[in-house]
Amino acid sequence: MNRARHTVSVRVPASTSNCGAGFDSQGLALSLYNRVTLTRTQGLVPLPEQPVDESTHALVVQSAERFWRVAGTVPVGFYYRIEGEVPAARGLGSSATIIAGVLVGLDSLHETRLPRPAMVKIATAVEGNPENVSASLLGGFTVSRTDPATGEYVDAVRVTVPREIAFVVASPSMELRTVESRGALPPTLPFADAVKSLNSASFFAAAFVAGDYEKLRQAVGDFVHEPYRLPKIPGAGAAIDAGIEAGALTGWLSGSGSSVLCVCYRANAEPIAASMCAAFWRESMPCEARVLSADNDGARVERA
Ligand SMILES: Nc1ncnc2c1ncn2[C@@H]1O[C@H](COP(=O)(O)OP(=O)(O)OP(=O)(O)O)[C@@H](O)[C@H]1O
Ligand SMILES: N[C@@H](CCO)C(=O)O
Repeated sequence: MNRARHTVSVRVPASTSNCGAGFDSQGLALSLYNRVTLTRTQGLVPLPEQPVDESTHALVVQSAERFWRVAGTVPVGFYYRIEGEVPAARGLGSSATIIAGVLVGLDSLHETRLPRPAMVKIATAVEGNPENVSASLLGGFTVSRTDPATGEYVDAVRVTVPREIAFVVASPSMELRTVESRGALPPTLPFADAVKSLNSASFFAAAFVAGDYEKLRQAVGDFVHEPYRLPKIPGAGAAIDAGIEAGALTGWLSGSGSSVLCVCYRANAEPIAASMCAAFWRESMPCEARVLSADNDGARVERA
């Protein structure tokens, strides 16, 4: 770090995850970005440039400490700044953007050239699940494999998603932190629900990897997490239904919520966005809709 760079800025895409029934497995990077800027200091620890809450600081510190351990570099002090468009605690992988930004930023400052899969492994250990961090770091649609015994990231299959496919995200004003939303899930699932979800997740991944987007119309049906989470977000289930009614191919609860997302052909996106937001407003839930594309690049150093 002391040789070359002093400040580095990393642009990191948001992500949707689960994509229906692909719980803790499927992720997709979106054209909505946070920027994480690291500036080296003479000190020994990471310090925020602007006020951040304890959990954000803990994410940065954990990411940095794990990076230094894996990369075998000597820890150094740095200031960090987080800015951008990704709303926090809305199921769009905001925490993953921070983790990915710190890892890519330190990699650039230290000139370690750590391979992206190694970064996804570190980021999964910090985030707890792989699919947001793999989408943010690798770009595109990703299906991540974790070790069933340890939960450690093993690998991912990623595909590029064409621009003709749009992702309409409706984000209600309600914040939902992932730790709380995961706490609402049951400890066990009925066997039949697991079977139905497996069928849906497998079909969805196959259709997406094949680029057979028409088949998405029959693909999504989740029995693992949406039945427990959707009812707690007024208007969310209705917003997905409204998007599909307005012409979307399919839709799902984005990550752990509170945003919902519909997939559609770009030409149909605007009326779908309006219908989805109207469903939230009918439940007196303020809502912001965004028409996005897939980000196929993943986190990128902007200035170094
Ligand atoms: N712009 C930001 N600035 C500072 N901290 C942020 C920012 N965005 C997110 N965070 C941190 O990440 C936390 C939100 O992470 P959480 O995992 O609960 O939601 P998410 O990543 O947005 O959603 P999901 O994991 O369902 O996709 C916030 O409570 C905050 O600590
Ligand atoms: N798979 C995660 C995504 C949010 O980090 C969940 O649904 O809890």
